[in-house]
Amino acid sequence: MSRAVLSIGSNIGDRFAHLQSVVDTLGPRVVAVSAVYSTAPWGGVEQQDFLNAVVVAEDSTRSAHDWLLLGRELEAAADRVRVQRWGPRSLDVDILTCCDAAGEVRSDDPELTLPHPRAHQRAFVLVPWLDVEGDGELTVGGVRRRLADLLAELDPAERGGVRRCDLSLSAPTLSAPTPPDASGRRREC
Ligand SMILES: Nc1ncnc2c1ncn2[C@@H]1O[C@H](COP(=O)(O)OP(=O)(O)OP(=O)(O)O)[C@@H](O)[C@H]1O
Ligand SMILES: Nc1nc2c(c(=O)[nH]1)N=C(CO)CN2
Repeated sequence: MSRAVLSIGSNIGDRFAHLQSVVDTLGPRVVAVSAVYSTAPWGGVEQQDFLNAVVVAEDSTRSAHDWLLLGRELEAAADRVRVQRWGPRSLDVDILTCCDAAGEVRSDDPELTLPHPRAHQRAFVLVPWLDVEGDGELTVGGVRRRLADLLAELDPAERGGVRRCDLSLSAPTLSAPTPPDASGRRREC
């Protein structure tokens, strides 16, 4: 059994449909889905805002590398073209962490680095991740850190660039879609 936490993002085309395509393909392997967030671009490239979410998936046989290959297949299915590092993309699937029978997978391989080496710097990752693992932790520089503490250490402007939408990804195995924010008001995405 392996369990992967995936960050998914899109800022080209039908952004929501690209995110939903990941959940649809994972199907019954999905065990948790965050809310959907509109996020200001991270990384210094001027581009459109993204939609981001985090999905947790489990599979009885899939290795960490298999999750990477599946992510690449999903990106290809969304016609992703690699032009610029941290630039616009129809779909990005990043493996944030993966656990198997031996525990948390650690890897320094540039092909698959685990935990994801930049996850702790990104509010667009930490905010949705906290939706699905409120007491979650991430290993940063060999030290276990609480996701909430990592988020609190980020620049407030960075955190403010992440806004919850009233869009919900639907997963057949999950009983109810994530509700919109408590006020029930629509938010622009
Ligand atoms: N944990 C990981 N999840 C996804 N890809 C990874 C991971 N670790 C290493 N990679 C490698 O990173 C390479 C570049 O991926 P990609 O083009 O999606 O980067 P990016 O999303 O622009 O930037 P970043 O890696 O900072 O999120 C991929 O070819 C992949 O093999
Ligand atoms: N807001 C946001 N910014 C990004 C994103 C992303 O998914 N959302 N992905 C990137 C490359 O991984 C670079 N910058």
